[in-house]
Amino acid sequence: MATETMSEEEFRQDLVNNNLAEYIMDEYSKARKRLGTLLTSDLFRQMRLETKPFVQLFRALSGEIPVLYFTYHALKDPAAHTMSSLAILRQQSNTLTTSVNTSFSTFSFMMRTLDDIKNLYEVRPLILIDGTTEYKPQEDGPGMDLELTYVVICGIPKRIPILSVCRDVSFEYPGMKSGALHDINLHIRAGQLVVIVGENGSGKSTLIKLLSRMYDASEGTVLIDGLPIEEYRLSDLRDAMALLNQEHSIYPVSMSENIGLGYVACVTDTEMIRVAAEKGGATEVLEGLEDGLDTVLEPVRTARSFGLELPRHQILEDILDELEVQRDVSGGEKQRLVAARTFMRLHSPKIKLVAVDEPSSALDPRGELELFSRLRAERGGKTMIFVTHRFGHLTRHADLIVCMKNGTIVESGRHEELLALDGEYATLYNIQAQAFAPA
Ligand SMILES: Nc1ncnc2c1ncn2[C@@H]1O[C@H](COP(=O)(O)OP(=O)(O)OP(=O)(O)O)[C@@H](O)[C@H]1O
Repeated sequence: MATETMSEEEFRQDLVNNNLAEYIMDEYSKARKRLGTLLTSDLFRQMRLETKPFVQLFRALSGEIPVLYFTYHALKDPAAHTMSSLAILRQQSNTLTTSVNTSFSTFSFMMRTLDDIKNLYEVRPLILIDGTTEYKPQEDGPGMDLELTYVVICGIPKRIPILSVCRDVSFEYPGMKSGALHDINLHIRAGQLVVIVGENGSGKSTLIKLLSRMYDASEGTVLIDGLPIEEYRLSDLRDAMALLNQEHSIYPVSMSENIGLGYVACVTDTEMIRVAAEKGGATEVLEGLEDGLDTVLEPVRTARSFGLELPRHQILEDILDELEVQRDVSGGEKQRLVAARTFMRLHSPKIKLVAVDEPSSALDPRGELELFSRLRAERGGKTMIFVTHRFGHLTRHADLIVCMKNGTIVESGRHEELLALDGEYATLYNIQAQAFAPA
């Protein structure tokens, strides 16, 4: 049930980021096999199944109604009814049963189709078409080179953008009146440490989503190591990226798996998981949990009670409470656990891009400083992109700072260069710096 739950919308982003779909499907089918024919749907759904026989009964009887009617009259007046008329009636009844059954299934099929069409229209602009080119950079080679640009390819095989005209990239979310990004032209070189700053809603997260191919640009594209991002196999790209964002999903499985799933190939390597927990600043959180790495923080509830209201039922209620205890940790502690999952992911030699989108909103100042320092320490040759509202720890180390406003890049360069410009970056920086200036 935990793996089934993990296929739900709330975990989508994490499953995509960590390329977990195949693993979850495998685990689910193994568990399903172990369960055999045991029903796993919840009690109330099983009870609802019991109400269906009325419909089935009606469908089964509908063809018999004419025969019953005939029998009633034949009994009253046998001379007026022949065997052949009964045979014809029987045949017609069968036809009627088939028609009733067909119209029931046609109706439910039609409803399902309408639902599918509705879903299709809702998500259509967000559908990603998988590419066919393998993305397999050298494991000890440089990080990912990313360029947001508009490529026009003239009469040359699409894979090789030899003749390219650079214009700008834009993106709009479905149903949004104005675009989230416009006039974007940006080159992030392999191995650079890039920091994206800007006020709320300026498009920072959307930019990361385009760079990591969560969405495709409405106009233009992202070139990865020189090739349009759409050309590459999505699973290869996901394997080469470690993404950490603001949402922190804790999966309904043990803490050990929660961290281990950052790098599926080593999901049972407890030593590696402990190291990742340490780097994510989660060791103390785990020590505070009764069952440590085996703790399931938010288990899927499978035990249920019904009608246990009397005082003498209390003992059963107590047992029920102990079966699946929901434990809570603070927002900051959750962020540390999720950060540990990212450090686990960084054990994979395939990672070429690390994109971190404001993961420290609930962290205390020391937690934030440690998180950023440890992430930087993992840099190697990897390309690293951070989105942040806090300037202190990161911007001074950045090779490139990208400052955004109203969906576009207004300034880019290094810290000192941008301060000298005395524009948007300097304004945002000074607001924070002033708080510490002498009165
Ligand atoms: N899923 C979505 N559907 C529709 N509009 C969206 C969606 N996500 C973001 N937007 C809109 O796109 C614009 C850019 O949002 P984005 O999240 O990229 O900004 P941001 O700079 O990361 O903001 P913040 O600092 O608050 O995290 C905003 O106007 C936002 O309301």
